[in-house]
Amino acid sequence: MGSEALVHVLLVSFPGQGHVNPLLRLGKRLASKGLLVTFTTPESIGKAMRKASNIGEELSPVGDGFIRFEFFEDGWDEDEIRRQDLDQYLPQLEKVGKVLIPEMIRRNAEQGRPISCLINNPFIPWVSDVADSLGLPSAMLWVQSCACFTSYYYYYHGLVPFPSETAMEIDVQLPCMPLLKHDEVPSFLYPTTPYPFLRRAIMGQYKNLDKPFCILMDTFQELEHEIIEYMSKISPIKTVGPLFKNPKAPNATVKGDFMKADDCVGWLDSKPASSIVYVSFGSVVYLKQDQWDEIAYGLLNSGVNFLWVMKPPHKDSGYEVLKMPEGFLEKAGDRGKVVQWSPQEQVLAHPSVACFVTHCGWNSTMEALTSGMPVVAFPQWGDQVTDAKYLVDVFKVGVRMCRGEAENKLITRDVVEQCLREATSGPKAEEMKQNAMKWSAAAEAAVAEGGSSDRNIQAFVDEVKRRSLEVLAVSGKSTANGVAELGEPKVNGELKVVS
Ligand SMILES: O=c1cc(-c2ccc(O)cc2)oc2cc(O[C@@H]3O[C@H](CO)[C@@H](O)[C@H](O)[C@H]3O)cc(O)c12
Ligand SMILES: O=c1ccn([C@@H]2O[C@H](COP(=O)(O)OP(=O)(O)O)[C@@H](O)[C@H]2O)c(=O)[nH]1
Repeated sequence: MGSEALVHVLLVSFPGQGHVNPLLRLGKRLASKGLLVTFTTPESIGKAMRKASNIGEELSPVGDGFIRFEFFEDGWDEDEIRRQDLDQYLPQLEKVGKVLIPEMIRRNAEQGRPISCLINNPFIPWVSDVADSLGLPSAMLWVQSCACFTSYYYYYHGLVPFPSETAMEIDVQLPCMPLLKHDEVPSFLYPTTPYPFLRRAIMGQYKNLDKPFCILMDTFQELEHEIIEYMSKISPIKTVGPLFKNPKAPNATVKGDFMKADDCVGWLDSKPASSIVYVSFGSVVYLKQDQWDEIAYGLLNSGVNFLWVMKPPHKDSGYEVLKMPEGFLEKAGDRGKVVQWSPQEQVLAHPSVACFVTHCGWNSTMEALTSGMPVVAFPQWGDQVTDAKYLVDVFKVGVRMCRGEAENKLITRDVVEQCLREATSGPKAEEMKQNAMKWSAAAEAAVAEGGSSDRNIQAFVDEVKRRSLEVLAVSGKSTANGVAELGEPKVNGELKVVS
């Protein structure tokens, strides 16, 4: 079947690794079910993605469908430092995106690939306005847990009290969720958050929450059972995770890494089973030098093997360039390996790896659970503090090493060592491993044919196909090759038919 006959969806991503990964994974899942998927994000990131990953100009076949890339200019010079300041960058993206995404949609229609649906992730809620204005259906991929989705929902609608300037330390009870201590609530909601722009970005999405006809989530029914059931009655959510698993196209090589992963699999192969601690804080968390040093000594003193990701900060980010403590690498010798970026999915699936010291970003959380990997939770901010709570107290696959950046507490090498020992040997480690294996099996079952996430994806694909006929019908006029043209922007909620 040629790609021109397929229903075509456009995925628009915020340019962060933790957002591109799940949206691109969704794209691959949709493609594998027979859709044509175009993935877009700003060219500044497109450039990094092309360099680091095997992204070409052509269509890549994935299962029964295809995926392709188009990037858009954000209107700023290549070395513009304001990109590091989301208070400035998010409005800029909205300004240019509202012009360039409709142009991209028109161009695709002219080239015989009319788009039937737009899908975005949070931080760029204006994508649903673009879809609305063109009379196109839209969906949103929520890239955090359902528990966090619920927390933001209750905050946005003022349904329960949250920590505030006058009552900083109140705990928050939400339905179908464990009591969240004041510092287990997503930290962008604290009155003192250093990242108020991220709260604004997320609230912008909630303001627009009535626009998408479906909210897809990278979680699965069995993992957050009660809260998913509860929120499903309030909001059109559909769980489709873990998105990084795609049993229908397990060998699809399309990846969205911004940096080439260092080769470390050979080194992992050379180590005994369950002997390595994998340490990574994701793509946007940076620790301070004194904390880095404590972790380094904790690793040395615990006697474990370790693979540690030390990602260099962006030159304009203002973060200090970290150094390993004097003599650390020599002392570690072949017991340890330090890389700039790892192939994390492969690392977590490797039998030599025993546990994962993680900042508890939601992608890392899902990857760890699905890989049956116990964790040592080292959350810093945002949803990470809530994810850490769940990993430790609800999913029971982790030990807690800290409570978050807001605590402003140096975690000493002794605590690091103790947590590593607890997570790698003894009865607690065994129990966590067993629980993790249970989640792994549940995750695999959810995405396998007929599983909860697979059924939801299939229902979504069917709905997009059904709506695509409506889009084609209302937008009227067929073109020479039998595909319909897009409607003009809606006027007073009515679609103007192109004549
Ligand atoms: O590209 C990003 C840039 C920034 C950022 C930019 C400038 C700042 O002064 C502070 C943060 O925050 C981000 C936060 C993100 O949150 C991350 O987003 C994931 C999905 O929402 C969560 O699961 C993780 O826990 C969380 O760290 C993701 C980003 O790409 C970014
Ligand atoms: O060395 C690394 C570190 C991270 N990741 C990937 O980057 C994403 C990070 O997303 P997460 O939500 O965990 O954290 P964020 O970077 O958004 O804080 C995950 O898919 C990881 O698998 C990776 O491939 N190699």
